[in-house]
Amino acid sequence: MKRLDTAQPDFRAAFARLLDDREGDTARVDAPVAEILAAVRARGDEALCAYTARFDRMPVTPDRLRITEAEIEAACARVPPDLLAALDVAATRIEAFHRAQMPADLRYTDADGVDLGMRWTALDAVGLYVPGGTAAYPSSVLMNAMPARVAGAARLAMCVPTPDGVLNPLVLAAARRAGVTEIYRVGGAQAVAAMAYGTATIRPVDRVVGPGNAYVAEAKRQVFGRVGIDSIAGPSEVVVVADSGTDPRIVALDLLAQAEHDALAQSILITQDATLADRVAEAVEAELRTLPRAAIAGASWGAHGAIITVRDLDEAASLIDAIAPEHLELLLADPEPLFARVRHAGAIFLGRQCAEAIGDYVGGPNHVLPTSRTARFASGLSVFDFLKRTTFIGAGPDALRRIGPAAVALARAEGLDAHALSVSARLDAVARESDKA
Ligand SMILES: NC(=O)c1ccc[n+]([C@@H]2O[C@H](COP(=O)([O-])OP(=O)(O)OC[C@H]3O[C@@H](n4cnc5c(N)ncnc54)[C@H](O)[C@@H]3O)[C@@H](O)[C@H]2O)c1
Ligand SMILES: N[C@H](CO)Cc1c[nH]c[nH+]1
Ligand SMILES: [Zn+2]
Repeated sequence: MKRLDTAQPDFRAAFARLLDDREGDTARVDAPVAEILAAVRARGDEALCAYTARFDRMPVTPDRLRITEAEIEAACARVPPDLLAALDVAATRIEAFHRAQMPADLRYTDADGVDLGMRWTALDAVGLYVPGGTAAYPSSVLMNAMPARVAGAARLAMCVPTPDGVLNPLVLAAARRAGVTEIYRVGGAQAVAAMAYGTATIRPVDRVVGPGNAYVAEAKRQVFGRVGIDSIAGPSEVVVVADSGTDPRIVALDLLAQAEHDALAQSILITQDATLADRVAEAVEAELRTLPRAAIAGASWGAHGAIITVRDLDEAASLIDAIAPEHLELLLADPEPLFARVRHAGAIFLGRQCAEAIGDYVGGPNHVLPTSRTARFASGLSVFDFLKRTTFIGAGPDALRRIGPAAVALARAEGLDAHALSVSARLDAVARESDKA
């Protein structure tokens, strides 16, 4: 963990190193991924089965790629009722928030008499990638599937690898709660290829979403254009801003909650209180002595964690905007003044009681959020990822007379004569009609 203070002479350089310290860790997998995509495109199910046997150590025939209704039912029956109830709380709240996001269509007639508008329609088919093994988060199944459902996507296909044939039953329970029943036991770049190009068993989709390892992320990059994709998820991040009234252990636990995701995760505390900074550093070490995932959390905190002491909230706000964190917690007596100033963050958690983990599971907004400073230009997953806009224009004779001549002039200036004629011929016809009348 690094200790920084905005008053130190080399602060800017130290802060820049902190922002960069996770770059360059991604393995180059573009060539093997291109080979897998080409093989699935050419050989379909046969290649899917071969890669599944090789990478997930699970021999499978094409007729067994899809997880059956009976298997889904059997898995759900193994989930304890209290967990099913918790899943239901989460799903209900996620659905309600995403329903509130749904945009309205637009239609009006402007001063020139032109009928104008914009209509939202859902994607036909969406592919949801769920990472396999112990990395699978049932909560992420809900976060990816619920907005697609709420947006009105007609078909939702899910791919999840089952290494050695094993799958967390709660993943299937989450899928069923989100209304996803088309589920395939296939993972990695081959799953992304199947969803993008289609095979005899898996029909192609229009957009592939969901997190995954470097192979999955690279496959999404390579199929982009053929299908849409969501953003490429990087390792998790949190910035916690705390004041002297905040319990140091609570701050430490929130920093570790992010650190335990991944050794590349980054947890940063910003505070004006140097004493709180010391106590939080001690509390993190104390918690690491008992935390089950201490190996991951300790590695993340040791290599990428930081505590930054600032003079005032102005400094805090400008550092936060420079970091553009995935998550921002304002553990302050009054979070509103800083909340009003910050512009770049994936999701903001207001007040000392609101743990980021509330947002991971049951808050309602999506936990699939922009990482690696992309919150400067990107947003978390939402219904907008599963909707597209179509604009429309209607112009009768009066409207054409008013705006048509400008179109003719611009078309001629661009040397596009058919464009110009397609409008001027209509203008001539309108003129003839009005002469007749
Ligand atoms: N941001 C989030 O919300 C979130 C949630 C869960 C997991 N994750 C991330 O997802 C990732 C999960 O990784 P994972 O590997 O456990 O599961 P995964 O499902 O992403 O990848 C497993 C697949 O990788 C492929 N693969 C493995 N080795 C390969 C090789 N040598 N060549 C070609 N393909 C190979 C296999 O096809 C295998 O099925 C982690 O990086 C984790 O941090 C992110
Ligand atoms: N914090 C993670 C990235 O936003 C999401 C998650 C899933 N489960 C627990 N946490
Ligand atoms: Zn989390």
